[in-house]
Amino acid sequence: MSPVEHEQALGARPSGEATETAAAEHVRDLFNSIAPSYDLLNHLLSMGLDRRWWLRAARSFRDVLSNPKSRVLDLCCGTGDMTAALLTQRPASGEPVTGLDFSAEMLSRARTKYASANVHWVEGDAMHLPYPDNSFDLVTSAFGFRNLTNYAEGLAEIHRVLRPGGRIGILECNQPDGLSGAGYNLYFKHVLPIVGGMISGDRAAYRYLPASVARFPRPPQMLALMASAGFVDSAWDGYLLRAAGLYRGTKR
Ligand SMILES: C[S@@+](CC[C@H](N)C(=O)[O-])C[C@H]1O[C@@H](n2cnc3c(N)ncnc32)[C@H](O)[C@@H]1O
Repeated sequence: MSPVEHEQALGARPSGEATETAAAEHVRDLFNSIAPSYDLLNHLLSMGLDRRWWLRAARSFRDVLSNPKSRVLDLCCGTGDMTAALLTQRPASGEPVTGLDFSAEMLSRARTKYASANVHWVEGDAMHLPYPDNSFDLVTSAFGFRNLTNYAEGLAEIHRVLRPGGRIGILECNQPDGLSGAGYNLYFKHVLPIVGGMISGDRAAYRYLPASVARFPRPPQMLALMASAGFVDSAWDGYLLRAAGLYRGTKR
């Protein structure tokens, strides 16, 4: 499936189960293929801001993370940097944090990079989590949620595994409006595919990434989806001229 077909598959919602499955497989193949150069490109293309954003997001949940018994799940953990950022706010004696991703190649890099970290790495699908209802106090995801094939169902699944009073934190890119939006478009649609393509050898993958940001809901729509899924006290904190931001909410 080409990136364009993928976008069509994702965009044509509500879509059939077969289409969503094909789109999810395409996303998994894409991350398996770019895994070897993912970290380098991530740091380069975000100009090192990714590290600050993971830490800033993790600090927003210090109250939950500082409780050593809290149960924490980082979805779409990729090569594990957000998961590791969560550990910076957690006592060394804390229960392990779980990092889950469906790309075996991304996950294998997380396992190697953070071999001694207090993390359970799990290969699994964020749309069908292998946990009973009410399992976690905090579920996070950094730059992964927008890749899901169905946002409402993804939020419902997170809501299901959170205990009442549990918290959600989704760090995602955002397409800003106005002048900063024009600069963002120039960078994301033109510079990123060229540099990403040159280094990873997969230009199509780096065309998919800006397309996935373009189709992701803007903050008001995403907050409405969170409310429909049953989250309360939801808010969005914009980072760097609203080019990214953290969605927070609580399961009632
Ligand atoms: C852009 S990477 C983000 C990785 C990491 N969280 C970070 O901040 O660098 C997106 C990740 O989401 C994962 N992903 C996408 N859809 C998924 C799904 N349905 N279930 C599990 N992982 C998924 C991909 O495999 C990929 O590793």
